[in-house]
Amino acid sequence: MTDTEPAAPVRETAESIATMEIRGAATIASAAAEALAEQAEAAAASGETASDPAAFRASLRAAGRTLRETRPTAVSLPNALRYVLQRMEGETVDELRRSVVGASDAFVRQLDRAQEDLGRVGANRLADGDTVMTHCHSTDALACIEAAVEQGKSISAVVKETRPRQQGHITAEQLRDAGVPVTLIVDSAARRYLDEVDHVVVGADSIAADGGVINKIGTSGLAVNARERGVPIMTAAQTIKLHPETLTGHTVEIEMRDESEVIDPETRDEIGEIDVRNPAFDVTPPRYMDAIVTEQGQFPPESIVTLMRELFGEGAAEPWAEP
Ligand SMILES: O=C(COP(=O)(O)O)[C@H](O)[C@H](O)COP(=O)(O)O
Repeated sequence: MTDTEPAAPVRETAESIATMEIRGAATIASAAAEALAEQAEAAAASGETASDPAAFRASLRAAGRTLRETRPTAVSLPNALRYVLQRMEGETVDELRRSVVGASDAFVRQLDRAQEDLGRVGANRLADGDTVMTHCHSTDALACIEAAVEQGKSISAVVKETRPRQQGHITAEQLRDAGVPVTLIVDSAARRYLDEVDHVVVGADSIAADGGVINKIGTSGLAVNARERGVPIMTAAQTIKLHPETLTGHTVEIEMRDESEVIDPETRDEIGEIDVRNPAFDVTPPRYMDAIVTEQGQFPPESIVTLMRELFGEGAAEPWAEP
């Protein structure tokens, strides 16, 4: 490891996020914060970074950049890096190390608490006997359903498979473990089953200042169908999903993933010359979303900008950048 090259745990975390072994916005955020703490421990233990506070700071910023580059859409990742790196302070390497490890621990604890609080808010929207429809696998969305079950409500679920990566299987398993009866459907059956559903509950990778919800590809089509069927749809999203750069007019980058996730190379060759596209996320306009449920309460999508200004001011710092 050179002094600017991130330590092995950071490289391994970055690789696991890129390959989606670690996935889902909240899980990515805690993994990134924990990787910075590991970088701090490694940097304080050997090489120039162990004796030179400036080199230590530079190595943490470099680790931040490596993690930042893994997946572009989930804003919880840069928000986690912001939280930890903005709290890096001290004159000596040991002080710097302690500040990073402390901030990382506080961030992860805060994330867990926020998810619990958000779960209780979302659960209040669900009634005893309700059937919910889910898309992809969102720990924030599951927190709402699980909290409703803990409140003694009987909830069942229609779980969308979620092509191409089938994260619906993870949702199905976790809901089954929570005692929720599950019906698994392919994505294209969603409109057919909306007639049997009382609520749609999804997560978010980012929320834009205009209330647009960026989540797994297929969320926007589901939202339009739910509106047409008169089924309310909520997004469960902790405030780390609020995208500060959209306050100044930036748009959220939609990750394009490899075509092999959509079609295996052999079948593709058999078909012949075709174009394959694999966008991982889409944007649901605020008019198709009934509520954004956060740990600070529920909001109509159009009013989320007020909370965003309160939490982030007018913009977004980039503490991983070289000064
Ligand atoms: O779209 C996805 C996951 O996409 P991918 O599988 O491509 O990461 C989830 O709905 C959000 O990340 C929210 O998850 P959480 O509520 O756990 O943060």
